[in-house]
Amino acid sequence: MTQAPYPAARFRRLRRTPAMRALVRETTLTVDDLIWPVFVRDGTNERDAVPSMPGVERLSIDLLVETAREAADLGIPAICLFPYTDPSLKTEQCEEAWNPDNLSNRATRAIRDAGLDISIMTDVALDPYNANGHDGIVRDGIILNDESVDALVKMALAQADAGADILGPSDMMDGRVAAMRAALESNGHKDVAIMSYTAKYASAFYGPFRDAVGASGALKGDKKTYQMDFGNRDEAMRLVERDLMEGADMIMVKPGMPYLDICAAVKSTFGVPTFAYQVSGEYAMLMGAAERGWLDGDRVMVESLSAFKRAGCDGILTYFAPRVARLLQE
Ligand SMILES: NCc1[nH]cc(CCC(=O)O)c1CC(=O)O
Repeated sequence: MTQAPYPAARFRRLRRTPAMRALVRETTLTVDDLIWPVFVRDGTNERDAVPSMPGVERLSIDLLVETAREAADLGIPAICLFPYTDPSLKTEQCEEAWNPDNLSNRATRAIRDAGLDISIMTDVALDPYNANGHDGIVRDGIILNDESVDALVKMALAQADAGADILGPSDMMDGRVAAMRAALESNGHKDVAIMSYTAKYASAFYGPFRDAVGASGALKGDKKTYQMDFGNRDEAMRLVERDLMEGADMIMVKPGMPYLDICAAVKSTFGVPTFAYQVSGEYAMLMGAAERGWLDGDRVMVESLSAFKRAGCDGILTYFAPRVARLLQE
């Protein structure tokens, strides 16, 4: 970089007016960058608030379809479905996960049938269906990798059959992307995309989400034997390479804000479609402070989401999606 000394170089020249700043802005947040995670529940015309996530609701399928329509009208390119499963459907073998008529698959079909111009992403992990609350099958206190992968493949195929455009394996079992990709190829779903939760850290920022999907009570222990240690960065790079070699189309880093270094490294090292998940705890933290008047909610929303673009992300999963989409329209 070539740089004249002061006063030949005065950086403030290009910061003087809004127009001048817009002209030289290096990265921009747009509605095209957004994926909106939504929570689905049973019933008709039902909505309930998630207390630890102000402004977020679990919606029954009929209301979810209307919400998806609003999202499509706002230009949001994708929504990501998370089911709140009735506790009576949770078992140790997680059979409900690959039931073609489970809540998530019914919701996918309903949105598909509404003919909306929006992509549907689904979550591939066993935790909503697991009596133990874990993302994999548990035996004698151990989360079994290969047995879990077999279950995840069945789940992925059921989601693809229902009409999902993007599968998001969030389980962190080894070998799941390859197994899912092979199964999709040989079952008539060669165009279904995989956005792998590649660098998913064992994080305390998932707390409000576990409330939202009703998994907090069920979870026995923690997820540290499959989600990543938050001290690790080289491991994330190795996982990205592995998932790409196994057939992932897109890579995700999660959580988001505390892991921007990982986002930047993934993008600059691999140059592949890179996404971050601004998770429930990040949303709760910003919303909680904004509600108390300690932060300006709109401004921290835009600033925090813009940081992902600056770090090199192609998009962000965020509970702020509809709110920021509306703000960007103004
Ligand atoms: N498969 C579980 C899953 N999928 C998405 C999230 C977290 C999302 C959020 O916190 O917003 C989690 C929680 C977990 O791993 O315990």
